[in-house]
Amino acid sequence: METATVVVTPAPVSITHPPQHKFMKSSPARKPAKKKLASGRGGYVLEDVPHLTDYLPELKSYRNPLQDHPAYSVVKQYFVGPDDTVAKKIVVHRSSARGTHFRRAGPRKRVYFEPDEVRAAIVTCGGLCPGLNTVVRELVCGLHDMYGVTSIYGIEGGYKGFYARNTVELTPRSVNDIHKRGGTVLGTSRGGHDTAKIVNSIQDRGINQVYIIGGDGTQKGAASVHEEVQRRGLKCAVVGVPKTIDNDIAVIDRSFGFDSAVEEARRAIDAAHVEAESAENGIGVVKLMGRNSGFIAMHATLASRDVDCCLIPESPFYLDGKGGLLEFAEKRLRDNGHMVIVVAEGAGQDLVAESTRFADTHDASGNKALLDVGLWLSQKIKDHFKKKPSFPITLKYIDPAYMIRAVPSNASDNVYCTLLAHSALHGAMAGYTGFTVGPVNGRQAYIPFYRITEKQNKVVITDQMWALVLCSTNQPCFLTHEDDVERALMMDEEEPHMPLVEGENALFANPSMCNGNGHLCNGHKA
Ligand SMILES: Nc1ncnc2c1ncn2[C@@H]1O[C@H](COP(=O)(O)OP(=O)(O)O)[C@@H](O)[C@H]1O
Ligand SMILES: O=P(O)(O)OC[C@H]1O[C@](O)(COP(=O)(O)O)[C@@H](O)[C@@H]1O
Ligand SMILES: [Mg+2]
Repeated sequence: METATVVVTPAPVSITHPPQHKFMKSSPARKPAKKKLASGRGGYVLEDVPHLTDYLPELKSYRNPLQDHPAYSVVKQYFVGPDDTVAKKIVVHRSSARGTHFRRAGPRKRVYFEPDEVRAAIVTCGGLCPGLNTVVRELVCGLHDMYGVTSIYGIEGGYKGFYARNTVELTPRSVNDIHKRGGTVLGTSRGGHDTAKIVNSIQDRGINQVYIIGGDGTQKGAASVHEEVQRRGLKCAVVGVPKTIDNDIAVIDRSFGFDSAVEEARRAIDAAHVEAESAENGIGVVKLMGRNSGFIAMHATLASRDVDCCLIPESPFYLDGKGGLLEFAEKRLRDNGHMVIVVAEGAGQDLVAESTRFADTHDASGNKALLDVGLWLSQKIKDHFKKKPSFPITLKYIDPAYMIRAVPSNASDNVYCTLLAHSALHGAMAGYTGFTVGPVNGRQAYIPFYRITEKQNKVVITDQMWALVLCSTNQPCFLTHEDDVERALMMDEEEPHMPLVEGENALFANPSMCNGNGHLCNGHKA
């Protein structure tokens, strides 16, 4: 890294603790998380992750046993150098600063644990996701086979398992076949995060590496655990492994299980299409997961090509009147005789709430309970066509959400999970802590917790991908005012959307680019 100066500054956006839920306790009055920054020439910034030696400067390091491993000993480049970093942004202008970088993941020549000293714990938290078992398996096998670690424990049933359950011993033999199964062999849960109790358990059991697999909520919990571990001065690496079927975790390219979920979602869309095609004015409505982020719906729509309308939380829609969904449905049925609507579960929540009288409820982790937009939408469409006796429709509503989440990971996710798990354990062995591991522009990197927890990853509807969806479905864009576009642009504040090549991105940023039907006038319209 070029003439880097290390500065440690308090993070302007520290780990946020939303209103405390009764099942979620954190230690009081913790100092805000620190940013560990290094700068270099040309506007280069390394957002580094904590290291055990930051607060335990006397820690001994050892030669990495992998240097004698047949798979790693021949090619020196397998070991990651201290200056290897991964750029957060790779699409840049000629005059752009080099910008933010993260520490590259992978094995280091020196490690801070002797194999027989390691006592590793693995926990899975939050909702299910294809690939959880693969990550668990690869952590166990990787630690054992590469570093000779023999004390590896599973924490059962999520965070609360740290203090409410016994641990289970994990060995390469006991996890050998688990990657072929959906779910998590360790069990999972929402709520139950009590930082003090969790760290007491870590301390009492002598655990010195914790691998915490879970989504945005889990990573916030992992950040609290890391802060407390550091405050107590424990030699314990706290590593977050990002899991989310919704793909809502910021910074990383995509989360494991997402690919498998999209593949499975496409099967549901296929079924909806078959049903719709076979009936008079057949309509298939498919609800997919996506609490705040519509990635599964967007990708499944693009993968399928049979979808006539894709509704996601990031793009508000409306039913009645000119340019509304019902007008569009009528037109599509007249033109094609059938249609398929894909709706992400978090889409149109404001509309559903307006017409129903449900009180706000939350799950044990404090996540807002969603109203069933699929059921609501299906009813609204039925009601609309009931008023037109000369226009009979047949509507089938498919909700495959839990079937999608429960499948085992597919081939590409299995490879991804393996890389992720290995990157995680190499980082812990090298003494890094307080980080989430994940692919950034195709390279595995160590990302500080605050980066992961400060915001959620959402579909940016001013990006090319959403324009692609609109092109493929030819649905209304539902953006009627410049305000809507402004709001959409604000969602990606950190990376302002400037056209990189003249015309690119700007295509959709201008509401006047929508024609009278709300369709994009982009020359590619079917
Ligand atoms: N802000 C937070 N601070 C500490 N722990 C949290 C926080 N949010 C969620 N958690 C804990 O993380 C775990 C999983 O969170 P949840 O939101 O259910 O799923 P996910 O991690 O998949 O988003 C739960 O045990 C929950 O108590
Ligand atoms: O019914 P559950 O288990 O609470 O899960 C429902 C939620 O879990 C998810 O699949 C994933 O959410 P998390 O990754 O935050 O756990 C959401 O898409 C969905 O809203
Ligand atoms: Mg979540």
